This record gives sequence, C-alpha cells and structure tokens, in this order.
Amino acid sequence: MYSGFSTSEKCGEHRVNKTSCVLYFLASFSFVQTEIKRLIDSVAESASSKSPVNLSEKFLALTVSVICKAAFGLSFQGTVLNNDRFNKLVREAFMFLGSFSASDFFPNGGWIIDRLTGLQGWRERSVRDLDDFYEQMFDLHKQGNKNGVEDFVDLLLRLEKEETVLGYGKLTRNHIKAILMNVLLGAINTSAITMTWAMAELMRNPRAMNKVQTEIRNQMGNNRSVITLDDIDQLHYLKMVIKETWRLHPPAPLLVPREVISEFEINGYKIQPKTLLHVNAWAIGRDPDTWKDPEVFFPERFMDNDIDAKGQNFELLPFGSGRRICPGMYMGTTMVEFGLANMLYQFDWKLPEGMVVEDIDMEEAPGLTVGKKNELLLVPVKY
Ligand code: HEM
Repeated sequence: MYSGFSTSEKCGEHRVNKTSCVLYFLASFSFVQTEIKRLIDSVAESASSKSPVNLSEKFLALTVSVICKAAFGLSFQGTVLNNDRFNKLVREAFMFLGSFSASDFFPNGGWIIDRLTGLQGWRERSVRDLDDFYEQMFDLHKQGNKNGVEDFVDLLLRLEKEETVLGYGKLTRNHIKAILMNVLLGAINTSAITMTWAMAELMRNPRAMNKVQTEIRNQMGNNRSVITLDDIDQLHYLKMVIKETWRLHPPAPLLVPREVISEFEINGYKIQPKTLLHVNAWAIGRDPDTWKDPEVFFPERFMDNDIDAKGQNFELLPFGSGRRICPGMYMGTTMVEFGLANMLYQFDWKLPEGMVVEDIDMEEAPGLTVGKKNELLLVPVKY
C-alpha cells in the first residue's frame, strides 16, 4: 500500500524529482482564471436571489477544479467519484492522516489497536476508493484525447513506461499513485482553508474588511472583470491580510513530521535517531514573545517588517521550511490571492438574517490540516 506524505527527510533525490514534477504543472496556471470566473458567476446567482453562499464549499470546489485540471488534466466530475464522494474522501484522508495511530508509536503491536479502533479499516476503504479514482484517471489518459498535449500524469506514465530510474529505483505505478496522493492532499484543502479563515476573520473585523476592499477597488476601478498578476502585486494590504490569516490559522499546524537521522542535542535534550519530530507552526504564530497581542487579527503588524511566509522567517511558517518545504507554495499563494481579491472586489458580504458578528465561530476541525469546523455561510451583495 502507498501512503500520503512520506515522513523521512532521507529521500533527497526523490524530493528533487517530486519538486520538478510539481513545477511541471505550475506552468498550466491559466486554469485559475477560468475557474475563478465560474466561481464569480455562481456567487452572483446567489447575490441576485439574496441567498447565503456556503463559502467553505465554494472555495473547496474552486481548488479541486484547478488542481484536478492542472495536475491531472481532467475534471473529476464524470469519473468514479461524484462531487460529494470526492469531498468526503479528501476530508476522510486528512482526518486519518492527522489521527493518532498506535502503530506509529508501537511498531510491533500497535496495528492490533488500530484494527480494534477501526482506524485500519477506515484507512483501507479510503485508499481503495482513491485507488479506483487514480486507475480511472490512468485509463482516461491512455485514451489520449487532449490534442497531444502532455500533462503531469502523462509525464509520470511515460517515465514509468520508459522504466526511468528515480532516486532508489524504477518509477512504479505505486510511486505514481503516492506522488499524486501527495499533490492531491497537499494542494486542495490548504488553499481553500486559507480563503475561508480569511473571510471569517474579515467578517469579524469590519475595519480590516473595509480597508482591503477599498484597496482592491481603488486599484481596479469600477468596471474591470479580470484581475491580473500586476494588480495583485499592488495589493499590499491584501497580502498582509493573508499573512495574518496564516499566522493565526496555518492550514497544516504541525507541518509534516520529520524523522531524525542522527543524534543531536537541543535545549539539553538528546534526540535519538528515528524519533518523529513535529514543528508546531500554530503555537509559533501565537507566541507572545514574538507577536504583540497575538490573539488579535491585525494585518498592519506586517507593515513595518519584511517577514514573509516563504520559510526563511521562522516566526511564520505556513508552508514549512527546509528540504520538505511546500513545493506548491507559489501556486497556493496565487490561488488564495486571486480567489480572495475577486470575492472582495465583486461582492460586499453580509451575515445571514438574524446573525451577528459574535455568532461567527472560529472552532477548528481536527486533522492533519485544520480548517474551520463549521462551514462559513455569507450573503453576497453585488458591488
Ligand atoms: C495555501 C496553500 C498551501 C499551504 C498553506 C501549504 C502548506 C504546506 C505545508 C506546511 C507542507 C509541509 C512542509 C513542511 O513540513 O516543511 C506542505 C507540503 C506539500 N505541499 Fe503544500 N501547501 C499549500 C498549497 C499547495 C499546493 C497548491 C500544492 C501543489 C500544487 C502543494 C503541494 C504540496 C506537496 C506535494 C507537499 C509535500 C512535500 C514533501 O513531502 O516534501 N501545496 N504544504
């Protein structure tokens, strides 16, 4: 069986290849524009009927469509997975990746506990369903009806056919599924979670909401339908809002676990090889020794410093750092910037009838990625 994220730092060569694979499909980024247009149209429908929009669901649908098209060259609609099943599978996969597994801690007998708690069966079922999805995707790729354009999956299948040696051995079908699993799970939830938290924080902070919308609307003027990369470059406050969202709500709060290769000492503790290490990016973002009023959403805190989120400033690590840093960092950031900029430019946002700001809950859902537990429902008003 293949697994999602590998926990070892040792796969240096494999990492280079995986990163190049991810970079390979970043070039096909025009999908973002097309899918955002689709999102705007569907939100505009709710605006005309004055009905609430489930933003958590809309943002997830946006990232799923972009990633499936960019990475897999297809829309998952019409495959063995329908919309609901696909979303459920992604959610389940994150829950089991983030859940306590006895076999991680007791390699000899822990599997018995995992069987008794049902974790093992649950994992097997989810992976089997995803396996069916991948197999169908491979069949569709073999039929090859994309005008001869090679996408990410075609590339991996070609490397397998050519018996290409990557890292420790030949690329097999299971390696391909593991790479796709990494991309799927690494890419989809994280961007959607960020956009949802950002909108929830802005609704709770009307001053910041007003400021970010004014910035976007001043930049765009009244009648623009397309936001360009040049526009995004000018949206300094929006970028601060996103950084502040990542500080309080890093989508992968414990990053990806590391396995220690050789003994080292930190703060008097001797850490042994094979120890599993977790970096708590969530706690770092709320550390009162680093951040003034850490619990307060205050994007301006990034005005007078050049702390960025690219893994060089250890106070803010939404994408991790080092050799295992997120290879989709630029794609994720672009998706979040474009998604939010468009939603904030095109629409004003109101709470559903009878709700007040204090009713917006910020409870977190457990898992390897941590999103807002309850879905965010807001009423759009066309600008
Ligand atoms: C806002 C968006 C995103 C956030 C916050 C995010 C965050 C992260 C984090 C924290 C890690 C672990 C890094 C570490 O432990 O040092 C990671 C890994 C990863 N991410 Fe992202 N990610 C995002 C978007 C994406 C996108 C769009 C893709 C693909 C196009 C992607 C692909 C991956 C992959 C493949 C890994 C595993 C890397 C490895 O195992 O070495 N991510 N991401």
